[in-house]
Amino acid sequence: MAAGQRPGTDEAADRRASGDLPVGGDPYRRHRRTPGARGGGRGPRGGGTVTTIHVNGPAPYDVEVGSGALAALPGLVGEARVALVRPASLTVELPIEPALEVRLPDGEAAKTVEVVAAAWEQLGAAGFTRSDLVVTVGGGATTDVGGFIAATWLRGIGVVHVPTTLLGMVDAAVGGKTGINTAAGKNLVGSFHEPAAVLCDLALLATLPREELVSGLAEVLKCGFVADPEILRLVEDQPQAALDPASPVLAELVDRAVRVKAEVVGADLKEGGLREVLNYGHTMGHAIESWSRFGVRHGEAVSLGMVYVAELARLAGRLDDDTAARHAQLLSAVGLPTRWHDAPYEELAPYLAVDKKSRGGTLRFVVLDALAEPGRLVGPPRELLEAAYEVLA
Ligand SMILES: NC(=O)c1ccc[n+]([C@@H]2O[C@H](COP(=O)([O-])OP(=O)(O)OC[C@H]3O[C@@H](n4cnc5c(N)ncnc54)[C@H](O)[C@@H]3O)[C@@H](O)[C@H]2O)c1
Ligand SMILES: O=C(O)C(=O)C[C@@H](O)[C@H](O)[C@H](O)COP(=O)(O)O
Ligand SMILES: [Zn+2]
Repeated sequence: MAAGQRPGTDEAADRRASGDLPVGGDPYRRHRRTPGARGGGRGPRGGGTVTTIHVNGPAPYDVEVGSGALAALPGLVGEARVALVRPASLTVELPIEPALEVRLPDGEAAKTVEVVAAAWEQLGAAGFTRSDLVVTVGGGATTDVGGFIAATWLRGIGVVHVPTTLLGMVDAAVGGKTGINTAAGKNLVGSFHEPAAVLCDLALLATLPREELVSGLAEVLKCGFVADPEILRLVEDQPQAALDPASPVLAELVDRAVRVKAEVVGADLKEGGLREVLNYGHTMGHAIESWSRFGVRHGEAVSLGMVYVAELARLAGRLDDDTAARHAQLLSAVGLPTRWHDAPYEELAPYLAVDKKSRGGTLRFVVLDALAEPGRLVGPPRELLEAAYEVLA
């Protein structure tokens, strides 16, 4: 527990969140705005309309959202040498020539220490220095591991993320969380390393398989539940448009979800308190994902985790019946899972225990007291945890 924090209060954590975040060095500031590369606000770039969303914090940066956002990449790279980190199976035409390519196994298999160690050897052999740059191109697994490679090489070089999945655009590429998995669970090793920029080019979603789009919508809906109920209304009104990569509805959902994330991480990069709200549904979600050895996609697991935690909050007398029920209604409307009974509760318990929000042996859940009113449920009794699990049966 951090010095000065009173146990069981969120007040103390929120105070730390707003105040004393460490301001680190910034060896990659030169990769920020290159004159002429990016304008602010909204405007046509590279053939589409691109919106700039600014992220505050120790090392502020911009997220460019829209078709054509990729056109900003050469201006961001400038004269730097680039290590392109991407899944071997994913080819994206880029407007730059990388000096080096770090090719990853597909999906979650990339988030291992062996993959990171191999990348370090490549960077060493190529003589990468602090004026060089990592560019990640891929989904959340790629931005997580590529971000971690950048964070650890020479204790931190610059990274630009080009997310190519919906989930990467609305969540993983923004906010500086990087990481890899261990046998004990998800993302147990990592760092906070803010990118120099994030380019969310919606045109890249055209080739994304539908199940991956669906998975990404879980994190979009998460933002709706914890902060922006308009997201929920948009999906309720037009669930099919939400699943169409070319639709303005999906573009608005991406924009809204990135704004939620930007606002939260801009106020609390290192998860002193406020940032925990972005972990809504993740305590049980990560447990299911890890238990399944990643057979359940991240967004699918978060969907199940949100249904679970809504029921937990309902049973704890914190959330009303209708808002709890709205979770499964919305998630299933876009094809996300709301039922899962592959494992008994006791097999998930060890994974719940390594959740990073836990303090000592005490589990802490992000719950809703109402829509867009997240709170914490600290140390619920085992009987309640098991009773809530019935909702997934
Ligand atoms: N750092 C964070 O804040 C954060 C936030 C949310 C999730 N995550 C992490 O993100 C990961 C999940 O990310 P994900 O859902 O993007 O999965 P992913 O990175 O595994 O990508 C899913 C699949 O889509 C393929 N793909 C990617 N882009 C494509 C495209 N444009 N066209 C066709 N195929 C494409 C990938 O090769 C992969 O097979 C998890 O590891 C999760 O823990 C991190
Ligand atoms: O950005 C955050 O903070 C989040 O919690 C976003 C989550 O969607 C994401 O899955 C994150 O990687 C989970 O973080 P972790 O600290 O629980 O590993
Ligand atoms: Zn997540």
